[in-house]
Amino acid sequence: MSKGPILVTCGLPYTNGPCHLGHLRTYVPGDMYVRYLRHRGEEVVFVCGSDNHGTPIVVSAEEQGVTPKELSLKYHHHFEETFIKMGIRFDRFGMTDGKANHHRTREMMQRLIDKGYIYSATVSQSYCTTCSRFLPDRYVEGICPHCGAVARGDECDQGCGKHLEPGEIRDPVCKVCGTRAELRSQEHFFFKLSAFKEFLGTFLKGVRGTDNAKNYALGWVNDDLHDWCITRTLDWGVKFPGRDDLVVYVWVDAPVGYIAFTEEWAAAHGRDWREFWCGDGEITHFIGGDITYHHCIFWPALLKGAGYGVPSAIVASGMLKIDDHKFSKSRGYVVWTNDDYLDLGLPADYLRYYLLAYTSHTKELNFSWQAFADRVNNELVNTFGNFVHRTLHFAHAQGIGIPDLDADQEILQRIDETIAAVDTAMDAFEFKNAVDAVMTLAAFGNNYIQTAAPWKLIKTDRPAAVQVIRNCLQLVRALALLIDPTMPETASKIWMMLGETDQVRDHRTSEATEPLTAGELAPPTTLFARMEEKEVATLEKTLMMRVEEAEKRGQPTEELISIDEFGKMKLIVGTVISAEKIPKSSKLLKLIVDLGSERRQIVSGIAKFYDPEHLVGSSVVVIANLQPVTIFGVESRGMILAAGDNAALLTPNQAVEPGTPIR
Ligand SMILES: Nc1ncnc2c1ncn2[C@@H]1O[C@H](COP(=O)(O)OP(=O)(O)OP(=O)(O)O)[C@@H](O)[C@H]1O
Ligand SMILES: [Zn+2]
Repeated sequence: MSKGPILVTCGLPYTNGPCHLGHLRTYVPGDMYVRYLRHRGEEVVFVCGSDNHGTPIVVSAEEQGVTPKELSLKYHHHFEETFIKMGIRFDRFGMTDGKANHHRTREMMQRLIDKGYIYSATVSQSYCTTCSRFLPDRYVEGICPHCGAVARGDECDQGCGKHLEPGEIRDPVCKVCGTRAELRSQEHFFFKLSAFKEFLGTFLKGVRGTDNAKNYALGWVNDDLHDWCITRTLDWGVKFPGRDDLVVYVWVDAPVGYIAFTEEWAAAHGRDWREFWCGDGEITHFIGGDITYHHCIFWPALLKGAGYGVPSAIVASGMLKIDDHKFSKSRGYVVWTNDDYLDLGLPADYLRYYLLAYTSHTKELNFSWQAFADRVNNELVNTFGNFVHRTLHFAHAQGIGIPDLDADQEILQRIDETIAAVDTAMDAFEFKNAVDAVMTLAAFGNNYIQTAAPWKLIKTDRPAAVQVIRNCLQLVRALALLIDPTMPETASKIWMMLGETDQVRDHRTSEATEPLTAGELAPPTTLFARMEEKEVATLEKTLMMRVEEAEKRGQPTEELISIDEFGKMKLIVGTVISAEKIPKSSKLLKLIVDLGSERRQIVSGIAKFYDPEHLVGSSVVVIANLQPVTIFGVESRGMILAAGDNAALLTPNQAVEPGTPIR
C-alpha cells in the first residue's frame, strides 16, 4: 500500500482534432492502472484535461473561421464524451485555458523568475513582412538545421524529430502567406534548463516507470541540455508575467495543467492539492513515447526550479502504427475512435482489451483490423466468453445455481497465483503480462470444465458435478474482479449474472477467493460477439479508401495559367557585373546585375556551384518585378533563373543587350 493518495495523470489531448486510436494508447492503460490500484485498496485521483494553447490551434481556428476558444471547447467536449464512451473515467477533466491553469502557470513562472531560473535575451526571430507579424512555431516552415528535412518552426517533425528553438530553422517561409520570412531581433525569455543537469541525472536514475522513458532521457541529459525559449509572440495563451505582448510556450502551461486540474478536483472535494504536489506525494504520468523529452527533462526541471514535488513514475507507451505505416492523419493512416469504431456499435471493451493485450506497453503497436478480429474471436469469444458461458449456462439449466459449498483448495490456490502474477506485472507496468495472466486463468477454467465434463458426470454422480460447477463459479467470480480494469463493462455483466447487486469496481481483488452467496441463477447472456469476415473486410476497406483519397489529394493537379498571368512576370536579360559570397552563408551569393536602365542587387542561392569571379560578365535572365526580400541581412530585388540540381544558369544563345525584355 502507498503512504498516501496516488495521483495519476495522462498526457493531454490537443484540441485540434478528434480522438484516434493513437490517443487511446495513453488513456486506456492509464485508466486500467487506476482501476487496478483501486481494486487493491489504494486511494487514487485520476486527472487529465485538454491542451488548448499553442500555434496549431490558432492556425486551425483561423482556417475554420472560428476563435481558438471555440475550437478548443468543441474538441474538449468531444474528448470528454469519447473518454466516457471508452470507459475512461477521470476524476477531473479540465482545460489548460481554464482559470486555475492560467493562475498556476503564472505563479510558477514568477517563482522561477524570483529564483533566477528565467532570463531574457535578444534572439533573431522569423518575421513576415506581408503579415506584419512574428512567426512563432508552426507559423513558419523551413529546413531543419540538423538534418535538412522540411521542418516546422519548433520541431523537425518529418526528419530527425529534434526540437527547434526560435530562429534556428533555415530558409523560413511564412505558413500563412508564403512570404520568405526575415529575421528580426526580439526580446524573449529563457528557462535555464542547463542548470538542472545534475538534478536530472539523479532524478532519472531514481524515478519509476518504463525503461524507454528513462533511458532516452538519461541519454539526452548526458548529451547536452539547451536552455529553452519559453515565450512566444502570440495573443492566445497564458500571458508571461509582466509582459502583455508575450505568452508562455505551450509546453510550459500544458504540463502545469496536471497541477491545475488537481487543484480543481481538490476544490470540488474539500481536499488540499498540496498533498500531491508540495510534499512527497506520489505522482504517475502516463504519456506516449513522443512526448518523453517534455515529461522526463523539461517538466521535472520546471517543477524542481519552482520548488514543487517531482513525478514518482513516468510510463511511456510505444507509438501506434496502422498496417505497418507510421500513424499519419494527412496520409490517411488513422483510425478514428468514434467514426471508425464506437459509432459502428463496436464495444469499447474489445478495443481496450486489444490495446492492452496485443503487445508490451513500451513496444510499437502495429494496428490492423484482422489482428484485432483474431484477438476478439480467439481469446474473448473462444476462451474467456466460452468458459463463463458454459459455467453459467450449465449451472442455470441444471437448476444448480450457486451451490452452498466451498470451492476446492487447488482452485483457490490457482486464483491466488493469478493475483500474484497480476500484481508483479502491474508493478512493472507490464500491462500485457497482467492481462495475459487473467486470460491464462480463463484458459485454465476452460480446460478444467472440458476435462471434468460435468454434463457427463451429472448422469452418474450429481454431487461431483455440482462441485465442479462450484469450482467454475469461483473462477468466474475471480475473472470478473481481475478483468474489471481491462474490460469494465464485461466485468459488470458477469458480476450481475452472478447475482450480485452492487458494483464490481467497489470490491477488492483479494475478494476473488471469498465464498459466493448461494442462490439461484438467471439464464446468462453472451458476453462477446464473433467478428465476422465480412465485417472485417468492411473495416479494412474504409481504411484503404481513406489512404487512397489522401494519395489523390497529395498529387497536385496541374494548374494552367493564362497568357495575361504570364505577362505579369517581368523577365529581363541582364549582365552580372559583380559577385561576392555572403558571410556566414554557404549557399548565397550577392550579385549586382546590369539591367540596362539600372543596376540591381540580387541574392542567389548558387554559391555551391559557381566561383563568384567566374560569373562576372555572364548574361542571365532576371525576374525583375519580384517583391524585395532581405536574406541574411542583404536586400534582394529580383531573382535569376537557373535549372536543375546544379543550378545551370539560363542565358540567351546569342548576344543580347542588358535590359532586353523576354516575351
Ligand atoms: N500514434 C500515437 N501512438 C501513441 N500515442 C500517441 C499517438 N498519437 C498521440 N499519442 C499520445 O496521445 C496523447 C495526446 O496527444 P496529442 O493530442 O498531442 O496527439 P496528436 O494526435 O499527436 O495531436 P497533434 O498532432 O495535434 O499534436 C499523448 O500522450 C500522445 O503521446
Ligand atoms: Zn506571412
